[in-house]
Amino acid sequence: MYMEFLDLSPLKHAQGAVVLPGSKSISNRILLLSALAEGKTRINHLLDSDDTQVMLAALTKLGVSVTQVDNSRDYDVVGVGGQFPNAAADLFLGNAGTAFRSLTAALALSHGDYTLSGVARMHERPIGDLVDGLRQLGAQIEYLDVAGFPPLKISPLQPTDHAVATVKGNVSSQFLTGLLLAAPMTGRAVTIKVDGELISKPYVEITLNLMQRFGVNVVRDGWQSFSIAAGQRYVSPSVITVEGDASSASYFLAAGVLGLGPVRVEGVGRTSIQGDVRFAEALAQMGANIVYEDNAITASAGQYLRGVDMDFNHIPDAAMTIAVVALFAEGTTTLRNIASWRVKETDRIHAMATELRKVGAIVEEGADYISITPPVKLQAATIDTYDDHRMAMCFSLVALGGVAVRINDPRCVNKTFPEYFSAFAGLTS
Ligand SMILES: O=C(O)C1=C[C@@H](OP(=O)(O)O)[C@@H](O)[C@H](O)C1
Ligand SMILES: C=C(OP(=O)(O)O)C(=O)O
Repeated sequence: MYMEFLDLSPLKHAQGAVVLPGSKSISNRILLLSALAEGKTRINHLLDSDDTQVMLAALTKLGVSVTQVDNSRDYDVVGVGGQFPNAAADLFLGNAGTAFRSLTAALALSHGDYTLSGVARMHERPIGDLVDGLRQLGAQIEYLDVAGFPPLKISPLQPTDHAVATVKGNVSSQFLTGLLLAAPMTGRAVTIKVDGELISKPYVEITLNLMQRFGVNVVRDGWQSFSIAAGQRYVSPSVITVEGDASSASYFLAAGVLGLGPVRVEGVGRTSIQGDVRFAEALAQMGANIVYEDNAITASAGQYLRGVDMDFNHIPDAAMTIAVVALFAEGTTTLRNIASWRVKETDRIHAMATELRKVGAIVEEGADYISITPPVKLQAATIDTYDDHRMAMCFSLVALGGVAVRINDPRCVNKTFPEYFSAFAGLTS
């Protein structure tokens, strides 16, 4: 098979400013909330990428009116005020976890017949805990292939008297997010309980924050229990702006540190609702210089860069960037509590270990951790990207070590950041 590649020349410097594309997590949540709400919503600065395109296409197929404003990143969504107009549809959702999990929940708590499928990898990503939770509320869901995994067939909800659903939180927070987003569609009081430890908690904060912006209040007991009172409905806030993507910011902030800097990312800062802004704290702990503004962050090299041993459960996506920054730090860096990496776009612990070894690092991997000891001298390498946007974006940073890097299949960045490589080229020399 012919595979396209991108050659990055050895680089030394990164400096400048980037306006970040919209957040994937916020874009797909706001699209669904706007579709379900009463009233029309103008969404500003929506992300344009594979993951949002599959969500837009799915909503359109469900009968929601979505219009792009001129040629801008702004969209008008006419909310359906409850149920989707089209009571039957076959939806293809690529490899977008945020679209697949939230639409599964919303459609399972509605009254139509739907199928949901994705790319081959999506069919290897677990969804059983979400299906189990939804079934407790009366959802009719069948597995079309392997139990516990997509593709799925959904039939009309058969409401039960049971208003409590228990969901496991240790595989993906997107299951709890899906249940929360969809709960108001039942019109009834719903309590969602979390069984065991919840991972990736800040993503649930994004969910709760945006539900609130659309008028639905969730009463919570820590991370154990979430209750939505009967009769709450989503109401459009009229206009809402998507923040810049904090996970995408991580590559430029890292570049600012590895290439002296300063690099300023615009679109996320102190006031962000995304957990991944805390990537900057991890960088600071490694020795970087970080300056926060309300809606921007600037990173530059400090006096040293040293390895850290940290729990990264709260920022699993941006943590991948730390694994590559570790190549430039003194000593060993250990990323802990990242078992969810194994069920994302690829087995990210394995992929990361394999590719870091190609540039000379000594890497140890375990079920839920990775430990990286940098080489004395980085080696030029051809990097495989495993159809994982973050593998491609992360390994572009290796070029700042002054070595040539070939990135195989660079277009996998389209999942969340189609213009990544031109933005990176614009900052680096
Ligand atoms: O809810 C979200 O928007 C996301 C939650 C996280 O997934 P997990 O909860 O599966 O870790 C994250 O990795 C993903 O990119 C986006
Ligand atoms: C895990 C990711 O995506 P998804 O939304 O498909 O889970 C990611 O973007 O790193």
